[in-house]
Amino acid sequence: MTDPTPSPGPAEPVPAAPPPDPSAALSLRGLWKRFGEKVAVAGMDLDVPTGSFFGLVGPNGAGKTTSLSMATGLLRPDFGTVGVHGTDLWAHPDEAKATLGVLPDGVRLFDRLTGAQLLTYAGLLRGLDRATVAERTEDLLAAMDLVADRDTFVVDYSAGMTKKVALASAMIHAPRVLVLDEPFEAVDPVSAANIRDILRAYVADGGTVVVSSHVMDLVQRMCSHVAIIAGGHVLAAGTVDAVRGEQTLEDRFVDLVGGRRESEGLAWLRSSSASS
Ligand SMILES: Nc1ncnc2c1ncn2[C@@H]1O[C@H](COP(=O)(O)OP(=O)(O)OP(=O)(O)O)[C@@H](O)[C@H]1O
Repeated sequence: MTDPTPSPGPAEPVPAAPPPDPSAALSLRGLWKRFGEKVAVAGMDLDVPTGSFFGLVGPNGAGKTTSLSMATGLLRPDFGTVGVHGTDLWAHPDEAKATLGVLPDGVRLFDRLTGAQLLTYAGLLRGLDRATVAERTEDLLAAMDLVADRDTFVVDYSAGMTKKVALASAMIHAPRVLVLDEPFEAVDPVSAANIRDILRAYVADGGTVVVSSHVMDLVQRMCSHVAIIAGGHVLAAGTVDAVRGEQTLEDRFVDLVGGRRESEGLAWLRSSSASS
């Protein structure tokens, strides 16, 4: 009897992807992910150069979170490979994950711990000794402007404070690569500037940062490299200057992705506001 379940892979044969680049911090090859009928990531190849500050941008539903989840060991690809500094993530997950710090989308934290306890827990879980954990916990609380709330339960943190403590948890083991899904969402401008400074210094010291963001201006100013993705594909990737050319990144993004609507829509909304 044949299996009635359709295969979750590509509908048509695809050319074999080139091997992963071992010199890249992250090297994605032929990544596919399908949820039922929905193909979220459709054969993605992407190299994140070591020491780059890499922005991943794309419209809602482009496949950013799905591809970052597969690139960090949170979601198993249907097909494809992920190299982390040359280590095959899905073949050697412990080795590869030890070098990764991850801020996932919609992160669920152990929120019945205080901020200080959560960082301590994250550090011990990563195998650091107690003295190192204590020192780094203090440094991170100060860097994220959370010292005054160190003994507040995370469940009582605001959205921005939660984001900051999650980011600190991702950094406590000094990973070689930081993968951050929307790290600045809900974070106040002063904290965002502090976090940007921390990330820039980390990259200057040889670390690699991958951020997904919808804020083109921020990506253009902050990142050295960018990939524009839509429909689960990479539309353009390279240095920010090479990708945007003579345009702003935002204009280049809109040109590539399309989807601008003429503004005649929702006429009922305008007439309703005029008549009230
Ligand atoms: N668990 C899931 N089950 C079903 N469909 C999913 C699931 N996760 C993602 N999808 C679908 O896959 C596509 C890609 O989603 P994904 O979250 O990766 O996009 P994104 O680029 O991160 O979007 P956004 O910018 O809105 O956060 C979307 O169409 C989404 O509906």
